[in-house]
Amino acid sequence: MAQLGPFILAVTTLVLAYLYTRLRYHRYKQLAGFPQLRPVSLLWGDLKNIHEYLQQGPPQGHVDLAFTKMREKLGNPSLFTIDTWPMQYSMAIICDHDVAEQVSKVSKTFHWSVPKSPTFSNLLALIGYQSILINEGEHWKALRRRFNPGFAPQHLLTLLPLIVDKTKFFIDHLERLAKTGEEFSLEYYLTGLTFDIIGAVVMDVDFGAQLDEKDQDETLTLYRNLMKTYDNDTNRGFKFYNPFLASRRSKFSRQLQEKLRALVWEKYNAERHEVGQTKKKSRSVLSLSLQGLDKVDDAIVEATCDQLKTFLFAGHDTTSILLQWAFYELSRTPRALRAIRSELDELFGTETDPEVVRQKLRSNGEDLVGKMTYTSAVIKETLRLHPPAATARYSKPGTNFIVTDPQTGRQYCLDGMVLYICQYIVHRDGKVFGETANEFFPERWLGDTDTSEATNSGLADEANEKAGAKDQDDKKTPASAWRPFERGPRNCIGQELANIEARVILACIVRRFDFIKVGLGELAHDKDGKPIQNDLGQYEVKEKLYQASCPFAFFLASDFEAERRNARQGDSE
Ligand code: HEM
Repeated sequence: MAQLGPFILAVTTLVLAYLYTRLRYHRYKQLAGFPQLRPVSLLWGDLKNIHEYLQQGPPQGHVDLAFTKMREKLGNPSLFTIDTWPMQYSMAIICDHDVAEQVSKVSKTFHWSVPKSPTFSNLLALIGYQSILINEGEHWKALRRRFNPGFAPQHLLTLLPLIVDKTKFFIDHLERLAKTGEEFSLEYYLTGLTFDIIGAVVMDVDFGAQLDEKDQDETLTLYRNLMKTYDNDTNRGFKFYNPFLASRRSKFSRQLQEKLRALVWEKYNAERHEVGQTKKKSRSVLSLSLQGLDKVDDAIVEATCDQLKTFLFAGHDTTSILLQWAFYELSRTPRALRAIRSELDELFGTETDPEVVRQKLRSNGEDLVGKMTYTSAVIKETLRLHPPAATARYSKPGTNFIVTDPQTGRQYCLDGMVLYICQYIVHRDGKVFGETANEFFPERWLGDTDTSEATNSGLADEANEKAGAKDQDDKKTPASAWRPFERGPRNCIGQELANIEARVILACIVRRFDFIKVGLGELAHDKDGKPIQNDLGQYEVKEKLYQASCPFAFFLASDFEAERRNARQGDSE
């Protein structure tokens, strides 16, 4: 026994020496060629640096704001690294649209662009292992093919009456609030509206999300309960395992799954009885999941539930955030408000009664929506300044995934790092957007309001290349510099729906109501009580409104690929 002491000591010394050498190598050799803040602490890596930049504020600001400052400190490189290993994967923060494009496009190594990052694992309770958002390869491709018809532009136009009808509830709420003059949370009402739309599009269900809570659909209540367990998860620090939260999350996740399971079976049985009938088939995500299947079993039902949860998750908050920012930016940019109102007057007539607008959209929506050029520019500019989502990718060690920095011509191997395309920085690049890069200036998009899926998937570029067309007309912003829906094959499947929703809602609302922001971001007034306008025609604010921390951006990672594989095996058994 006494001889064991020196042995244990020797082993411990060896292990510590190994860890020390590995850490030193990682900290000071592996990432040595990358732009990175210095000094990097041997023990903490960049954790202290991140903490310091987050502390600089603003309070609860999105981590993108800290990344912007870090990049400035580094002289605005195309990308830089953050070393949080071994707490989390090291990260490459991608700040240039050209490098972002190299990550999101198809390559010889990655047929469907660089795979998604394992950091999505924290969302599993919300979206499930089989989710289209995190799956890869042929499995993902088959899902995308299945759901594409539900998001084809011609089909989406048939949803116009539905969107218009759901907007009626929102208008009624605003009418009531305008009468009483009370302060309210725009987020609350807009999210109700986007939930109502997504419920119908995803599973032909009326959530009643804009009714009193007691009258809302139970699926929605369960989903909201589950979402609430993420409320305190921010991207601003590391979270420690909280068994109470985990147990609550898993309880709500189970309850929701049970509810969705029943709904899927119900739909399946209903559609079986409709076989042979000439009734027009629904193109909801739920219907598309079941179409063409001879037999449905438990595994298929589970997989379908995961897609339903994913579409609910991806399709409500994003559009709501877009609209909140659009109303805010319009409220402080009188020039833009006048221009959008005048376009709507021309298209809908000067009668601003939302009922008239709704009727016109119901009867002639396709034509009208296509002509809303300035409105589209407002949407495009809002998404440029305030992108509500993002992507994180991961190339496994040993893959040899290399990008070229367009500024310096240097090549970087990005294996083993989480690649975060920081849209916030890419979209505010002065080299692309000039002196007004940080300003709300919809006019920059006039003549270039295209936000179509073909352009964002990169298919339009390919077609141009094949036709020998010149890549970009000199005056046009490069397509890859605007990427709120991300680009390449994994771009957002719901982008055309979001665009149509936003256009309809803006058309019904902007001429009828004036929004006044209270609290952070409210207008500054001169001594006569008038708002102060700056040189760019925007009202000055007392304190700048900023993007707050987003609960879904970064999380401690776990490798969920094995679990995903298991789930799929179960699927095929
Ligand atoms: C303004 C609104 C929206 C924005 C800014 C947005 C943004 C994005 C982004 C950036 C991605 C790529 C995520 C990644 O690479 O990890 C994405 C993917 C996705 N989005 Fe959206 N989205 C919006 C609305 C919607 C809507 C309305 C739906 C559903 C109806 C939706 C469904 C999806 C799905 C299912 C994916 C995964 C696609 C795939 O991997 O094939 N999104 N979205």
